[in-house]
Amino acid sequence: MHLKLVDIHHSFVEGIEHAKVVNGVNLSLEKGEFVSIIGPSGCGKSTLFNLVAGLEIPMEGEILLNGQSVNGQRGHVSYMMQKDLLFPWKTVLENVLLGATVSKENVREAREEALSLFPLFGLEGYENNYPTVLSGGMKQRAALLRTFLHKKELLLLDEPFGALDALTREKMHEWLLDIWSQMQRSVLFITHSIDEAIFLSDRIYVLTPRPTAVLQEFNVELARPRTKEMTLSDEYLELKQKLMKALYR
Ligand SMILES: Nc1ncnc2c1ncn2[C@@H]1O[C@H](COP(=O)(O)OP(=O)(O)OP(=O)(O)O)[C@@H](O)[C@H]1O
Repeated sequence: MHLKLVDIHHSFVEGIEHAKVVNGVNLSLEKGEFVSIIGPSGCGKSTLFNLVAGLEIPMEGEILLNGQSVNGQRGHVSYMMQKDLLFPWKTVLENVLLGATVSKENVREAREEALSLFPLFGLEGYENNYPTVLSGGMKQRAALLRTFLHKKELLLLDEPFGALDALTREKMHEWLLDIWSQMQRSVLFITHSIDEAIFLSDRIYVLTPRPTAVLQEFNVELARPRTKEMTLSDEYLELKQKLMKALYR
């Protein structure tokens, strides 16, 4: 799996005007990489994900997956949108199976696989409960399980932990990295948190305000597995400072 965005431009029609949102974005993701995208609020991050997922068609540029243009094509990524809510009238199991059901995969097989993953996602025993009984972290893990069950090698995660408290969020980081290393998927991750981006990623793209483009790209040289102690290292703090400079310049 190799994803490449080549000079992507995109606008939305607002009244009779075209409002430019994406202004020549170039970025890439290699197989197995964890790459974060960080940028000012409203700069166009979710729009970029919608373009990669084929929900929007770029006005200019190419989205290449393994060298093939996938502009406007759907079904090649697992996408967890920012407001990826669970349906309150469906059980947790029914909710996580939604993607599999919609795409008409073998339902029984998907069900068995989902059940086998409940412990790993910390949801064991809640299969037949309704989402109202889940904590915030558990709801996000259920939405993530639904995304993982889509089975695409590339995962797009749009601020999956944005609504969680700091402590739950930190626990989710370690948990997500653990899952990611076990499941061998490539992740493109949107966040507003510099710490989250550094802790999770191999690389980080900092975007400019709207109309957005890549301002700067950073490599995260910290070893894996990542530990909380690393967040106090000189390497970590230096990178954090550089990212802050880029973001708040
Ligand atoms: N379908 C649409 N039609 C018109 N304008 C849109 C549409 N989708 C997004 N926009 C506009 O594009 C801009 C970028 O929105 P987008 O959601 O991509 O930003 P974002 O960086 O993900 O924001 P946030 O950080 O707040 O999540 C915003 O000004 C938004 O109003």
